[in-house]
Amino acid sequence: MTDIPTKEFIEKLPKVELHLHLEGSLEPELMFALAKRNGVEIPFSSPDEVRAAYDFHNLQSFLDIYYQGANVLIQEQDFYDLTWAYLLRCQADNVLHVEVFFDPQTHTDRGIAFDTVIGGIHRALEQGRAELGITSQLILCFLRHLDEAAALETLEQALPHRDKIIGVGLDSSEVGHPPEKFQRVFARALELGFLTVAHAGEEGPASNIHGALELLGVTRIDHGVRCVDDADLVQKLIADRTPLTVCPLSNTRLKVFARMEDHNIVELLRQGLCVTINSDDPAYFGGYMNANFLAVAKAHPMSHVEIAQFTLNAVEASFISPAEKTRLVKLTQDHLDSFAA
Ligand code: HPA
Ligand SMILES: [Zn+2]
Repeated sequence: MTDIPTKEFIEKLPKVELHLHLEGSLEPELMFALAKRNGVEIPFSSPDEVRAAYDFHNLQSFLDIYYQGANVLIQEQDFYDLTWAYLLRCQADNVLHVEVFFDPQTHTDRGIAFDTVIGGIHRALEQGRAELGITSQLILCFLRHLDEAAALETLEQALPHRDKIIGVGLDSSEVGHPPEKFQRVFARALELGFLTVAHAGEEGPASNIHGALELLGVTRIDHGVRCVDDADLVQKLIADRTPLTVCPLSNTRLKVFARMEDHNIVELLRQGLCVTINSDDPAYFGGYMNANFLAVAKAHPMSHVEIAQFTLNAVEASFISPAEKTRLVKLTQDHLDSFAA
């Protein structure tokens, strides 16, 4: 068990989430409700049966089920409901700011309009800001198993919504789809003023982290845990304070690490990397932000200062204004002080 003071410290710690796929926050109960509402057939007879199917052996075995789950999302209201449910989980875990991914191609390839997808998501994010005080940014991810032309077309579809999207990212199957495949798409996105991030070094090699930094101009690496295979790269990430948005429960569920005890996140923190804790696809991997923090702290006992450093790193890595960063740092410092007293 994580000891009680640590549990309480984590639960009350202000948090910032930088690596969350909205489609990965689709809980089985909502999946069932939406399937019924939209008359979509799903190959399960109950939410428990859905959960029982979540036994993954690698990234692809997860992605196959994850894309299937997204089929129940049809109407603008469905994307709103999905996003709103996630924001309520954020509120419960004291997550104050989020930068979330969505995968438009998963939906537009099924005939759902881009406007429908982003309309529902944006409406919920605005309500989250107004009613829950949770600030947010939206990042459009390209599916790397699809081709460059499809990504360019998706980027064009996003242009009327330029004001709602802070950046673009790259997700889906990493092995066999290196960053260079999307160099021209990312160059165009940078030209248009989008920030860029990319999944790299999750299942794929450390060279994908290099590629994302050099060829895609990314300001953060999503996952990045395989950086340890290249000592020079680790030194560069430390020197540049390049953020890694690490997802501990995702990594153990997808067998990137066999056990949480084998995870390298705390070692990377202690080496001075700007590592952060995130939930990735919490409905599929067994937990939201607090669960991820607790699982790491249980396997790797840390001081309160070390635990709070994950939030300070996330604030540093976030796409928010300096004034907002100062506010979140102060809240984190106040939390540390209240536990030191
Ligand atoms: O962890 C992930 N990796 C790659 N693609 C994804 N799409 C959702 N989650 C992930
Ligand atoms: Zn991810």
